[in-house]
Amino acid sequence: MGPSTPPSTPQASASTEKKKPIAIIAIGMAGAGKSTFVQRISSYLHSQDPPSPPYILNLDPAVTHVPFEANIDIRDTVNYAEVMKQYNLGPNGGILTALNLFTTKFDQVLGLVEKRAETVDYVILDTPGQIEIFTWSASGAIITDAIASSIPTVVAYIIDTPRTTAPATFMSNMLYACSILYKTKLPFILVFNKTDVQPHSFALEWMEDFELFQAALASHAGSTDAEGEPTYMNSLMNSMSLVLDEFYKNLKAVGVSSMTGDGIKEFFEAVQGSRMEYENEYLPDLLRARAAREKTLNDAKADSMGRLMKDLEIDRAKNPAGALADRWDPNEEEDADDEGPEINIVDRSEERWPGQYVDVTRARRHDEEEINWPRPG
Ligand SMILES: Nc1nc2c(ncn2[C@@H]2O[C@H](COP(=O)(O)OP(=O)(O)OP(=O)(O)O)[C@@H](O)[C@H]2O)c(=O)[nH]1
Repeated sequence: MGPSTPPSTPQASASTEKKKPIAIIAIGMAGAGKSTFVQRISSYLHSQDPPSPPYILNLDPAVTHVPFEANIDIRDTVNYAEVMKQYNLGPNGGILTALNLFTTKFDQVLGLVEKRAETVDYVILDTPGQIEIFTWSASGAIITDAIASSIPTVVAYIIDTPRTTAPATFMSNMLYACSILYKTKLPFILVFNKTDVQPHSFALEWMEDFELFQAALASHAGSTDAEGEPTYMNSLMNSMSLVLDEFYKNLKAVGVSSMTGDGIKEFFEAVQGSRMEYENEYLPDLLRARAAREKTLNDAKADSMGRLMKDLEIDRAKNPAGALADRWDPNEEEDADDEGPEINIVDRSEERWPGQYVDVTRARRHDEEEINWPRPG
């Protein structure tokens, strides 16, 4: 358990042969510090020698201010307030629909990311404040899968350490992390944030020794009933701690302070360690799944084509005159005139104003580019 020894640091990676960049997806409960964390890791990368500016994607359509300079910002493509109005939705429905609409253009985003693959070491994704909008939506899964099948990807699960000191809250947070790990199957780093307020040593102890966690649980108020017997919840959590013990073995944990920058170096060491995990575990699984999917698809296609050809043969045998007029060739390539819609995704770093990165205080929506989003149904 705990961060493993890194194979290379950001500096070292620059000196070796150029590898694909690593994508870091920052996920966490509302207020855990995702945006502050993204800003901190971005400034850390900028301060390296040589500087290694990351490529940043902001996927939160409702955020009013982002403390970092996003290269691609969902707010440039989708007007969240307009989506709420047009679709008659509340705030969370509006965020989800905005993310869904953005996802329909994600092939363009991927194109832009792939264009930068040679020049950046890190691609960072900041996700919406409401965690479930990303982790339990089809769009979140599509975005995660699309990025992860293109470049090595790691999930950084940001935890609000001061708010996780109660054993029950800690366990809920770990169960949530566990569900994301098993859903994405990606290398996973638990980032205990805000260590300037609350050191994360208690969490590491609980993760390394479940008996310590059970002792903390027993001493916590409300763990026994009026007769002094353990409550149902207490027994349940005791059992869960045994289950989670297995889960902890599959991940790395680091403590950081996005405020002071403490622990950020260790975070990047864990990220580099995750590259190997991605290449040795996730990628082979992905390729196997992709090959199996292609085979199933090809088999189904061959089967349908076989049946179609059989039917055609019967038709032609029955009607030789009609067969003469039939010019359809099953082996002919289809016309490739179904190119996608016009480019609407904005890469801010490709805009004409000076400097590689845009000053977010001067960023503006591209209202003049009218996008007609499809309505559901
Ligand atoms: N003390 C301390 N405060 C932090 C740290 N990181 C973030 N914060 C504070 O936590 C609050 C939430 O931080 P954000 O970065 O907005 O959190 P978020 O997860 O992006 O928030 P939403 O997107 O709104 O869910 C802000 O007041 C930050 O200043 C940290 O390391 N230490």
